Amino acid sequence: MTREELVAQIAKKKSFLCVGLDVDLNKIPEHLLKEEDPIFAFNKAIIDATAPYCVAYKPNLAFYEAFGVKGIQAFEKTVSYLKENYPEQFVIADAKRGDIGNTSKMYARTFFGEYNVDALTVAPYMGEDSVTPFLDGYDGKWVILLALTSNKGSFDFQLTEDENGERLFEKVIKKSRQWGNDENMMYVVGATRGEMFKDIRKVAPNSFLLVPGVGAQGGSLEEVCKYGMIKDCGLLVNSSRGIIYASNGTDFAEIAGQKAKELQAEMEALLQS
Ligand SMILES: O=c1ccn([C@@H]2O[C@H](COP(=O)(O)O)[C@@H](O)[C@H]2O)c(=O)[nH]1
Repeated sequence: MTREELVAQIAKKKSFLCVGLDVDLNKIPEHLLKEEDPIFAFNKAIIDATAPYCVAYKPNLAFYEAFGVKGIQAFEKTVSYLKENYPEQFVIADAKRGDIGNTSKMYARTFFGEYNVDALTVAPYMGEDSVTPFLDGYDGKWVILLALTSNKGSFDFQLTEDENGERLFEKVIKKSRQWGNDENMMYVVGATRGEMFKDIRKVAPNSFLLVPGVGAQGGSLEEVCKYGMIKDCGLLVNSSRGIIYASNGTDFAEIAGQKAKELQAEMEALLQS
């Protein structure tokens, strides 16, 4: 999907919501455990209920790989279901991949060639040759590079400064802009430190940002928008647990739809202001 197409969806839906599909069999409603594929049954119901209010879905691979072959099959079925029924949705595989070039090439083939997702999260630690295989030859696909994550461990490396006062996340963004551009590379920036978006926008003024950390992690949507929103929005804000586990009764999908609708309404107001 091109940036233009993504921005058109945001304008049409008046939403920049990304619903995280982090399926935990210990948290899904009990009645679904009787299904042949409980993970897919859960995802299908959540997708059908939330699709009018969001522009993206983000299955995190950890929640699928944890169940071996069955989990991977559920992931594949979920992506295919989205592609067939909601082709306008931007599908992000949150897998945080990246390795030597030869190996990254195979990861790229897996996610873009086999699964056909629109975007993949990638760790920048191994540098240029670990990232460019995800960009070369994959038009319309996106790398979403980890920049400033939402967890407290982001202080350990990402927020450390060099002798000139430059922080590692700033270095990562500046350097990676030599490998990709605003049409094929986004950055992960956590919602948990909203005021940091000011600094992010100094080094990535026009980039799209994938923003996890609203909802269960307590990040402020308002602050993210105040400091991070740009002319064409430039934000995809993710919420996973806050939407998909809002109820674990038989009404789980309906309640997830309501939660997504509430976030969409907040986003609509923020887009207007
Ligand atoms: O900095 C990061 C990077 C990735 N994540 C992922 O996003 C979702 C957040 O889930 P919530 O339930 O809304 O907290 C999850 O898949 C994380 O692994 C992140 O939180 N922070």
